[in-house]
Amino acid sequence: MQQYNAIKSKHPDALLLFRVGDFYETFGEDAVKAAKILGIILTHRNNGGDKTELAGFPHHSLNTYLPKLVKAGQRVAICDQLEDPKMTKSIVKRGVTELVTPGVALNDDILSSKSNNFLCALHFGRNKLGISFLDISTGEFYTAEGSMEQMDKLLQNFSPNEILVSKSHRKEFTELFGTHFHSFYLEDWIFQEDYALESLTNHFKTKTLKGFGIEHLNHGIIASGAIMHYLSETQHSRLQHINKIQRIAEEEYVWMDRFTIRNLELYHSTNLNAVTLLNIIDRTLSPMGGRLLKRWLALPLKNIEKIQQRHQIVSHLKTEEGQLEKIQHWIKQMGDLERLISKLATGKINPKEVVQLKNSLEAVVPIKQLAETSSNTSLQNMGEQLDDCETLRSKIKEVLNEEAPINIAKGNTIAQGYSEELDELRNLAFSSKDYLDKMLERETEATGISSLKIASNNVFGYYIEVRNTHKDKVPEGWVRKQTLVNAERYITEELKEYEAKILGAEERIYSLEQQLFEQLLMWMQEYISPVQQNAQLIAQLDCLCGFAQLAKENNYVEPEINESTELNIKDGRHPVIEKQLPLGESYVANDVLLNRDEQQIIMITGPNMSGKSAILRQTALIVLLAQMGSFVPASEAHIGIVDKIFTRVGASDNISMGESTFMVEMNETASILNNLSERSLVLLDEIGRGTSTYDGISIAWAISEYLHEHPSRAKTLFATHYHELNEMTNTFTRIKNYNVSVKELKDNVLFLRKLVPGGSEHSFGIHVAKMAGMPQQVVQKANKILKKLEKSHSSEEMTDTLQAAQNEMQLSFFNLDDPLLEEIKEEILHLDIDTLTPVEALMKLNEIKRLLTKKKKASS
Ligand SMILES: Nc1ncnc2c1ncn2[C@@H]1O[C@H](COP(=O)(O)OP(=O)(O)OP(=O)(O)O)[C@@H](O)[C@H]1O
Repeated sequence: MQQYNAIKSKHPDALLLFRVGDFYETFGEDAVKAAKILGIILTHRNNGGDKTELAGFPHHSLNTYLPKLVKAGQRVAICDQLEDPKMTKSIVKRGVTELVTPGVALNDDILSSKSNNFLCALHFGRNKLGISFLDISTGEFYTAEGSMEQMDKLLQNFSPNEILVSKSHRKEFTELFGTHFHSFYLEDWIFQEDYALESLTNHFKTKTLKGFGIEHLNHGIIASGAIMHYLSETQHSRLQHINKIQRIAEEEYVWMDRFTIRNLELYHSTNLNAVTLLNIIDRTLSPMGGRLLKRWLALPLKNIEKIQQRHQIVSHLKTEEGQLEKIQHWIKQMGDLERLISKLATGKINPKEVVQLKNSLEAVVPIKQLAETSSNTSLQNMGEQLDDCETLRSKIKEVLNEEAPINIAKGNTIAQGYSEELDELRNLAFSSKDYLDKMLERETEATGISSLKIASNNVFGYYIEVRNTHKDKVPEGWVRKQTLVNAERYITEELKEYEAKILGAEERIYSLEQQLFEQLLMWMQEYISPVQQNAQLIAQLDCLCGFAQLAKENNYVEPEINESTELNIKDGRHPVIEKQLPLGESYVANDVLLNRDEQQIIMITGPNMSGKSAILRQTALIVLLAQMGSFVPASEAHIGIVDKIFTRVGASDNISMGESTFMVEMNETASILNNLSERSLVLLDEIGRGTSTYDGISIAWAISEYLHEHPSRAKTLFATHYHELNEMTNTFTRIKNYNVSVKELKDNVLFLRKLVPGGSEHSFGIHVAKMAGMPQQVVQKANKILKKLEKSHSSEEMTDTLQAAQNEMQLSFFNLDDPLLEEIKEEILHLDIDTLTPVEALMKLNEIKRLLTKKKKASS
């Protein structure tokens, strides 16, 4: 226990797996945690009078249990026996051989193939933050620095599995970024520029960081240094695959803040079962392609030339179907080239994986040839950059057996014919049966014992077995080793010599195989860079093939990207909703035209559920898809390059969310207004809804006016219930009214989903009440009140009361039996609207309002 305590004290923050014989044991609090997470039995043992908790599992189950612990957010220190227990009489030497944490993992069972596993470090500077991301399983290393908002967006994009922060910024970190990340707090001194610079230059073996273009990012460097420190702390020293660090050049990518990323449901959704854009567009076939696609989606391009290059390749592959099919066929054969090469660098690759690496590289050969001979120059370029790694492949082929095992101890790793010594030893081991058969034949003849048997066991080694009936015929020179009930076992001089030779051969085979395998791995280190480059190119090609496939399957067209500031989409569709419509329903495509001169702001009105949000989002998604290099769901799209996309959605109702939500909504909107640019696309969905009608309208009005008057003239789509906003167009020339058309049937509404010019006259809130199951008469009556009120629009109080009544009606869907609600219903039903003067209507409404307040009080 002393040894355990000493080791545990060095890793107080980690769950310590302590190897004892064939088990990994955990003690004390670690045991309680492990038992809970792993569902293993928690026992107790007496430790000098104290009771200690204990939980363990067999050592060979490490690969099953370790991922569970890490996925549950634990940092796990693996403490192994550093010497053979048989060879020592005192306590076996033990030490931590690896510290596995959520952000530093190489184990396939922990990693998910289509996602990166990023470790992040965040440095809080005086007026800026520095950030760094590293995926040790792929070798990708990035850094950036900037404002809290920028860091927040990067965290959202990279979604790291673990974040390192200095201890003194613990509080600040959780206040700014929440508590949902796995975070680990390091000593403050680690976040120092000199130390960071030294760690990085030592690692990259360079004098400065100029070559990486990050030398001016002091805060980013500090964060990256903290990552290097953490790697050494977690016992990761073989890191040759991390051979560059890249600046995240944010100015090259479309800016989307976290609300936008979340709201557009690009790759996460608050609803676990919801389909995201990524789900729809991911047609990649390799793990590295899948990971790159996520990156492309998070960072759409702003450089027209680069975007067009992607479009050209997609277009080429879409028409040259044969070529697409062949390239995809070969990509499918490929393993995770990027992670295999990282395993090589970190010394964690097994023989079977080296063969896999070779096979993956073999698939590169036909892809290279197909790309080089294609008629598309960008594709030809990619082909030329692919390295067929011929020497590497033939070396692996020469050294390794095609069927090499995962575990080298199983034997047969090295190919026949590679080492003469190994072949001889193998001959010796394999010919043993033959040799023993001959010996048996000779001895049977010499002794005249017909039932002799030669065999071996772990305890006594080789022996000759003689049944008791022939005991008297045993020659003198034989030495008895073991007595059984019916037989005796002997050893002879010849057998002893043979045994020494055979056992020696087996041991030698094992060590020779290991030695040759290690030599091969050493030799292969040189190829880390070219293989990494191949992996990146294949990932890109995989994404582009995926886009071509997607365009073919879903009828997407090539967008035209230009320098203008106009957005002109014809027959645009929402890529996700169109795939989810009930059978028989088809998506209604819509045109959207936005520019800075005539139609800068589109005010979209229409009843709930008519499709306003869908139009807003599909416009943003089409722009995003286009700028990440994909074709788009439309019949035509001309896109003046967009540099920022902002989305804000109003809080759904202030009763359930509280006033503070409304403030949040306003703050969020304010941050848009402060960051506008000429190429921004702004989507505002029901902004202002989270307050009373009067305030809501005023705020929505003020925001629209601001956007209209702002010199950026940012293109804006504004979806709203407030038909009052339709009046804005009379004063503000670039605001245009549209509505999502509906057809009013006798007692119902038919959604046509077509965006047509013009405002809409009703707010239709009552239709929703009806859809929510309100009795027919109540709805009719409410309609009448509404009309009356619309005529005497003067009183804001009336509008408010009505709004509250509508809200209440919607709520009533959940609780129709409520007696107070019954009373309100009665009140509405007994109004004789046609005979009331506006003043009487107001009084009646006040009565309703009083009842509503009573109800609100009762329910709170
Ligand atoms: N163009 C369309 N074609 C077919 N179905 C559509 C279309 N647009 C929307 N829908 C369907 O209508 C539903 C409601 O659309 P959406 O959420 O955009 O309405 P909304 O007007 O924004 O409603 P609310 O005001 O309540 O937010 C969608 O989930 C989708 O199923």
